Amino acid sequence: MFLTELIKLSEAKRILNENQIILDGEIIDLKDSYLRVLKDDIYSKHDSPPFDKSAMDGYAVIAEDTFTSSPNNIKVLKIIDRIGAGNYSEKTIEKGEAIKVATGSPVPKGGNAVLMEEYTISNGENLEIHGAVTPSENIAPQGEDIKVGEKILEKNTILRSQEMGLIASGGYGKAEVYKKPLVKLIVTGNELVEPGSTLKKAEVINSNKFTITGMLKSLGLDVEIDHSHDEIQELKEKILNSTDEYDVIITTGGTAISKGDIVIDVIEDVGEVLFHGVAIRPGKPFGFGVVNKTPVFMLSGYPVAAMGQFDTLVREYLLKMQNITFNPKKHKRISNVKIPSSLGRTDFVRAYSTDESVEHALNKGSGIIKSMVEANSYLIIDENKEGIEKGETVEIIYFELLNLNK
Ligand SMILES: Nc1nc2c(c(=O)[nH]1)N[C@H]1C(S)=C(S)[C@@H](COP(=O)(O)OP(=O)(O)OC[C@H]3O[C@@H](n4cnc5c(N)ncnc54)[C@H](O)[C@@H]3O)O[C@H]1N2
Ligand code: MOO
Repeated sequence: MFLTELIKLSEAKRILNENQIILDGEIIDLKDSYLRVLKDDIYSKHDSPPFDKSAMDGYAVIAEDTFTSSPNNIKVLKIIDRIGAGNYSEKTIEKGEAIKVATGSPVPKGGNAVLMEEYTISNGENLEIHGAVTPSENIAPQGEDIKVGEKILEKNTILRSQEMGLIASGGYGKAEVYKKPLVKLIVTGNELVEPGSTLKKAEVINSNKFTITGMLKSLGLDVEIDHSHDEIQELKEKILNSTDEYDVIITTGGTAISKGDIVIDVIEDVGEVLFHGVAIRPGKPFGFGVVNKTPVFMLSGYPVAAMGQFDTLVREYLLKMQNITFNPKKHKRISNVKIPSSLGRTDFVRAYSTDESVEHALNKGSGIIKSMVEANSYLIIDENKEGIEKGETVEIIYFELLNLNK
């Protein structure tokens, strides 16, 4: 299949969108919910804190009993009970009395403030106080954080650590979230070997396995990795054996046009190729197809092209499977470099950007993985532009903003 007709990036996105699958929900343990996406709104089952809670170690008192007390005017209260966090007192504080409390203890009946321990000296049952508190001081009132019945999270929220804690405080040990796509990565190429082996002539280290795995991990996704030789029958079987079990198949390699580049033809044979070849750089030979209703993303073998294709076309689709609309923030910067580009093609130039400007463009070959380490951003050149002049304002996206757990 020749790569003579390229579709525009917007057209590629439109076709992906038309073939977008959104997964069902599932109920999972809250501890496993990091970076998962809520399927429904969540309403709190409890007030939090569930009772008026002491915010300090000290003594629950009637604030009015402490007024005017100071180091020069020490007053004496009677300690009638002592409790820690997790305990409560049956007693009621009357005028002139105090109950020792810990941070987190329920404030005993009758008390309306907590005097910090530092302002007291206890002497048996007597409590000398040399400080004053106002009513409600050092008390976290019931429901201060969340109220019973309150909507604490909206559906489609991506769960981070703080949301996990909020859901727990609302009384839930489980969460209903979108299923996350199970991804099968099939790296193709006869020349590929694992790192660590002594390289024989014409062998190439399989780095895509690691870059693509890392990109999936940054979205909280797990991946099953396989390798196929450039053998039509082997690849066909691997694809067909994956469509039942996996929600998405990603391949790398074999997207160009030479003899060993079989991936596109194999997908055409066992399913349908919806497009092959997009007017983007890097990553022009990107292909997308469907086999037994399973979407197949065909990335290039070149490591930088594969990463670029993932960034421009795959990530958005995978997130939308969990109903997340993801728009990484673009920043405006002054370009301190002149960069050529061709009309009709959208370029994602590897760039090193500071808070003000783009300092370097790493417009190197798509095999130069080091350029992705040296760059920190993509500078985007629109298809309607022919190059960027020095001093021009451009748009960039920082790599780290492409990760969900940024
Ligand atoms: N005549 C043409 N040749 C090429 C075209 C074209 O339009 N006409 N497009 C070029 C572009 S652009 C790209 S991008 C590449 C895409 O190539 P393939 O997807 O077919 O990739 P391979 O040929 O399998 O490999 C390319 C290169 O990358 C190395 N490789 C492959 N897999 C891995 C891996 N898992 N880890 C690390 N490196 C890998 C491979 O050894 C090759 O060196 O095609 C251009 N050619
Ligand atoms: O798309 Mo290729 O990445 O330009 O080398």
